[in-house]
Amino acid sequence: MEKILEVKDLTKKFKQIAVNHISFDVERGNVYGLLGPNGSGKSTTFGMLLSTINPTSGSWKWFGKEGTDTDTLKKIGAIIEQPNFYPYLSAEKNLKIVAEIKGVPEKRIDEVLAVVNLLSRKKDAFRTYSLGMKQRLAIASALLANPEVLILDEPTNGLDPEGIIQIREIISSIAKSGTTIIVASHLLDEIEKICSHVIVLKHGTAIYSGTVDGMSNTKGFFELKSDQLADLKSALESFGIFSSVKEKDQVLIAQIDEDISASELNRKLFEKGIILSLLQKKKESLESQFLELVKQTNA
Ligand SMILES: Nc1ncnc2c1ncn2[C@@H]1O[C@H](COP(=O)(O)OP(=O)(O)OP(=O)(O)O)[C@@H](O)[C@H]1O
Repeated sequence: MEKILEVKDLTKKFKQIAVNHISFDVERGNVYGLLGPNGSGKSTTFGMLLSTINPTSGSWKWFGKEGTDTDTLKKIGAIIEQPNFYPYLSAEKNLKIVAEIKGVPEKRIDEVLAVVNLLSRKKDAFRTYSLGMKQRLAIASALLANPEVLILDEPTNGLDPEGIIQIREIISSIAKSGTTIIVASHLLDEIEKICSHVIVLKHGTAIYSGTVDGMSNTKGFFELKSDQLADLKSALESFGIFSSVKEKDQVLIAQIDEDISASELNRKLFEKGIILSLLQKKKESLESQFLELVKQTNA
């Protein structure tokens, strides 16, 4: 897979360290999350990669080229701060101004408004827009020049649940069209729902970088229930594919050591004469994996 961004040992020191020797790669076509609590260095990282903040040390390459020059910036669509649209102008007129500045043909305006579901409201003044619509217009504006990468800093901040879902769906549809996306968020749930990869920042240090699925070594667990609970427990233990089998409130929790599908496990238990009333394969939420990681790093 083609690397479109390679970050090496990137560091920013204000009075104290804001970003501490972080390294990560971004491959084309994936959705990356920069996850960390407030003040963990997400915006500072974006600032350096977009050339608005001078790094203290470290380096990066966009599209194989050192640093961030104006040609590179043309390939990046970014929403770092609330963009300034003219309140009394319509969405369409606001985008016309941006299109002119960026040298983008006007026909592109309707295309990007369609992506963010604002086509039917394009004649309405920006000031009449809800916060979610304003944010969607900002995404449309960032998409105008057909960027190869879209960078979004906390895109759902302050939105209501419906607005959050709309932004998530839009991010997914943009990603499906092949645009690489890097999104910063302090919300674990957000990252889990939209990202394939994650870089977890804690006090400016990347404590994890990799796939969302790979964040934890655990292969997940099964929850199982049966009227024959004791038989079920001994059968599960006899298979030798679970690292532990524990009972909690009449439900058995079997931690998976060797991967097996739910249907295969059901078949194996049925062959032993055990009928299940519950069978569910689960993975710990990203939240518990995240907390586990933070705990390990503190240790
Ligand atoms: N211009 C600046 N001068 C001094 N310190 C700064 C400056 N910008 C950021 N910092 C500090 O750097 C650290 C990282 O801030 P940053 O804004 O990058 O974090 P963040 O993860 O984006 O958090 P948030 O979501 O709250 O913006 C914080 O301690 C912040 O106070």
